[in-house]
Amino acid sequence: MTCMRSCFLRLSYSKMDYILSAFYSSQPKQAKEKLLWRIVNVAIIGAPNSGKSTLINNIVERKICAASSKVHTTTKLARAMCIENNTQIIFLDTPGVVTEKEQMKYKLPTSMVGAYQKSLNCADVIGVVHDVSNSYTKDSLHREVTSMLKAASNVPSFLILNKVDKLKSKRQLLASIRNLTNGCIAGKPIPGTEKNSKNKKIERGYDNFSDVFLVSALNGDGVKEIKEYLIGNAKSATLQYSPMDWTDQTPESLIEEAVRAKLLDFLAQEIPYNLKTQLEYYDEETEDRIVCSVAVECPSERIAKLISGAGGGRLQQIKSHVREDLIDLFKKQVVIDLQLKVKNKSLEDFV
Ligand SMILES: Nc1nc2c(ncn2[C@@H]2O[C@H](COP(=O)(O)OP(=O)(O)OP(=O)(O)O)[C@@H](O)[C@H]2O)c(=O)[nH]1
Repeated sequence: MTCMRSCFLRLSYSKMDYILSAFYSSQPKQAKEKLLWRIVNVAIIGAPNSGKSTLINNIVERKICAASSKVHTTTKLARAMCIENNTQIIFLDTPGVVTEKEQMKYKLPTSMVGAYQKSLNCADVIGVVHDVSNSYTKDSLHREVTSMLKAASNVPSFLILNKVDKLKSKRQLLASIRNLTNGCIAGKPIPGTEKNSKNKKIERGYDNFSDVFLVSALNGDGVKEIKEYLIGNAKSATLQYSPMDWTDQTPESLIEEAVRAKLLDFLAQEIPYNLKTQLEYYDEETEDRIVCSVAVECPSERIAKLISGAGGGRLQQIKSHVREDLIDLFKKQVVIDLQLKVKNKSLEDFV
């Protein structure tokens, strides 16, 4: 593999970016610091599969955060940034919040839990994403999120009710608002969500959200309003990242995560969770030729066949979807080759 760039990935040179970069780099160091930049660090937390990564990608207009139809696609903290006039919005994408019991049951690494807790320490604002179409989200999870918000109560937070495009009834939406906020926003009651005798005792929500947004991260409804809200919460500060940076992840990690997300989308049940993706070749200069391998542990020739599909068809399908995502990510044409490797040793040793 060619050596990886360790610096942050940068925006491609669209006209606007070019002007911004030329302006920024032409400034002497002191003047740069005096530029009136406004910054907001936004931690995005919520249940697994609630749409956190999809939402961030929609706002920054680039598929930086790996998203798939399966839970736990995001396994580590990753930043995605965008610039709007003189404001830099820095999103912190986090793994889905789990209860201690779930963490033990599914043997999830403590680093995953640490990642969303760490994001709160870096946040100027916390966005909580909730999938309104999923009525199975557990009370214990709501309580977990609420206790995290209470512990970080000095940081403003807002609620994002996502997947409204899947909602069948307004009642479901009102029930979500009532449960998650205890019928209050910024300590004030929300009309129409008053408690009834049935749910009087349920106090699992957080009643100090500064705002609630109804959103479809998939088709972009309501996303503009969130961006405006975040711009309104930005503070004058010196830039932490150049205006040209769009993530803190290396190309290696972005590519491997993009492949992993598509394996999760296309392969059944547990199979994709037991695979490891590894970038084999990446042309740093042109960024247009990528070779990535997918390792499957032996003895699982049968699984290797399931991954490839008849005549390698499934792997081809995965490859073409990964390519689309990478084109969106790098904003240029790329050629990708996916190679399936069946290993005789543990995936831990796959180097
Ligand atoms: N219909 C619909 N689907 C959505 C919406 N937002 C996200 N999704 C889908 O929900 C699934 C999960 O989205 P992700 O963005 O990966 O969710 P996540 O919260 O980052 O998931 P984890 O990695 O498990 O934490 C994907 O299949 C998305 O396409 C939405 O607004 N409407």
